[in-house]
Amino acid sequence: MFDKLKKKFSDIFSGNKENGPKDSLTATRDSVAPQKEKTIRRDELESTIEETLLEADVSYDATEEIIEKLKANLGKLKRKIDYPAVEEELKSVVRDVIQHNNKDAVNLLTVEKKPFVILFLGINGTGKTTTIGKLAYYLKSNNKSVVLSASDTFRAGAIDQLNILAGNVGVEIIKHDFRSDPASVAFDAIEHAKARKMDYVLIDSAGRMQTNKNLLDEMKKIKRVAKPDMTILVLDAMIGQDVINQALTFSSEINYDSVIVTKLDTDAKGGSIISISAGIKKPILFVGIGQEMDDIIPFDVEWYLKKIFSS
Ligand SMILES: Nc1nc2c(ncn2[C@@H]2O[C@H](COP(=O)(O)OP(=O)(O)OP(=O)(O)O)[C@@H](O)[C@H]2O)c(=O)[nH]1
Repeated sequence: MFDKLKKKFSDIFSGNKENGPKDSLTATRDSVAPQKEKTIRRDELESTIEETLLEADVSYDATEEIIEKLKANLGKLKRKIDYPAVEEELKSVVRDVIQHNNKDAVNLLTVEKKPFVILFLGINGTGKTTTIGKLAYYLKSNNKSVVLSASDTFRAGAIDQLNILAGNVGVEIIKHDFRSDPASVAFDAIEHAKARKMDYVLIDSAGRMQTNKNLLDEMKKIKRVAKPDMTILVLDAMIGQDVINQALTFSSEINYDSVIVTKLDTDAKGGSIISISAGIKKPILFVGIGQEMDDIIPFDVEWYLKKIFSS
């Protein structure tokens, strides 16, 4: 996960001549024998960082934002500008760019409202249904009671898929027939949870293109009826730049509070988190890191920074 970006940053900031910036940049911390420290060429280093971010699939806009902030921060820096200083500033800028509202992200395990209702949105194949199963597993492992609402009544097989996941995880599920009204399934699931004083209702929804008007109207109806306490958009780390367009089109139609990014385990380049955070400016609540039910972790900015920077 993120190996290429980590390797590249490590090369740059250790002054690795082959992969890092050119010769004039001698790493101060790399010197074995005491040698006269050369002044680093800031412009050259900034271009190398810019190139590295773009190669790691960080979006153009996010890269620009990072480079502009980095230049401004380095310009204000009182201490000597050497590799460790640049690395520290870059890390701080990336932290700033990805922790958009993360401090406001709800800690799911400590919410007081019962049942806490969560609606999941996302287009086909992003991993939405699997993510609902994983989250149910996460909540159940933390001694919470969960009921799933099989409100993807649009795709043949979706109800069965969720039913199997519910069975595997050991949580309840409310389901109606294929093509029935998704909002009424959600309503029943919430009533079921209320009657039994259950902790969470997780509502699946049809994986739809963000451009399909009828399906979006149906989604709005689920939202009106279920009045979810939280709406989560599930995004696939691997679909590159289009993920931002998807997220922005969704937000122009239906408001959502936060996102879950799936398939991070397949992001060898490392830039998806930065692009998504910078592009949509909503908290990332969890990340999916594999296909097993326990392959989900609450997103932690410092965890990500540790994964891409070596120090
Ligand atoms: N490697 C990896 N695969 C994942 C992850 N999350 C989901 N997947 C896989 O992605 C594929 C699609 O997942 P689904 O849950 O069926 O996707 P969906 O968005 O619900 O799609 P529809 O049911 O068609 O709406 C499955 O093969 C999952 O196993 C993840 O974090 N890592």
